[in-house]
Amino acid sequence: MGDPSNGSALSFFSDKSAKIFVAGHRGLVGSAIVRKLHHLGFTNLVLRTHLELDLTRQNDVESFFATEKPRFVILAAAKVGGIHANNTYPADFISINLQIQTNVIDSSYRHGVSKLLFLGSSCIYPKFAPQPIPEDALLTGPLEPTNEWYAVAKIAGIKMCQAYRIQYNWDAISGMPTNLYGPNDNFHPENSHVLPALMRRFHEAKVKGAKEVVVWGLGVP
Ligand SMILES: NC(=O)C1=CN([C@@H]2O[C@H](COP(=O)(O)OP(=O)(O)OC[C@H]3O[C@@H](n4cnc5c(N)ncnc54)[C@H](OP(=O)(O)O)[C@@H]3O)[C@@H](O)[C@H]2O)C=CC1
Ligand SMILES: C[C@H]1O[C@H](OP(=O)(O)OP(=O)(O)OC[C@H]2O[C@@H](n3cnc4c(=O)[nH]c(N)nc43)[C@H](O)[C@@H]2O)[C@@H](O)[C@@H](O)C1=O
Repeated sequence: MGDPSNGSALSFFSDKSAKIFVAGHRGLVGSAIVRKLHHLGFTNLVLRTHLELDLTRQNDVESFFATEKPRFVILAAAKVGGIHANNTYPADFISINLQIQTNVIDSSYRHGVSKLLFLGSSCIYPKFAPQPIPEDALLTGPLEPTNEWYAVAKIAGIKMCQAYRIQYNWDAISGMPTNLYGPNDNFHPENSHVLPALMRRFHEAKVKGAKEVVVWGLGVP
């Protein structure tokens, strides 16, 4: 079992040769984090593609951590998509994300990772949370129905990090990005998030000289 209590709490920036596993490094967030870490001078990133390491496979994740023993882990691998994808593939969104995060968080603890960053999402908060959303709004009301499956998985990941801190004094933290966009985003016409979807649709309409652009919904959100 990992025993961080005997190691000094190293500052993340104190050793640029520290081994850092960035899970999901080819995605929108993961690739941006890799660019940033390289820019900051980190020299020892451990990266695995989905094909090389399927994070839903517990035994493979255990073997990876036993072999590589990274000091830090940034978990940016997940089954991700916009409102249509969430609404169409609820089983995938809850099951795959629960498997990925449970495997990575638990193996990270067991193999002595000093600190782990888990990425949740803004949809973990209630549909009608106060705006701007305070953190203590979590679990105070019903979720947005179209992505509650993904949201429940993300809430479980946050709670798992909190539970490992309580029981094992292990340093796991969670970040809640809102809508992101940028290089290596998913621009799939149906399954992408709203920002890349509209970027693509407006771009294509401009190129084609289209008379209109379709935006889903009533425009109220
Ligand atoms: N984009 C956004 O607007 C937001 C994103 N987030 C969070 O940020 C994180 C990253 O999201 P984002 O970068 O947009 O997602 P992407 O889909 O761009 O990247 C996800 C990455 O995870 C990998 N992956 C998926 N499943 C597995 C698996 N079973 N094993 C190994 N790797 C896997 C993908 O590889 P491959 O493509 O080869 O399958 C991909 O590289 C997620 O936790 C997401 O919830 C939170 C809020 C908003
Ligand atoms: C971070 C956040 O990321 C996602 O949340 P989302 O981005 O709000 O979801 P979405 O991008 O699909 O929709 C946003 C709004 O936009 C409207 N909309 C219009 N036209 C298009 C369109 O063409 N595509 C999409 N996707 N949405 C459209 C759409 O009808 C909806 O009202 C979730 O995964 C959620 O889990 C989450 O946490």
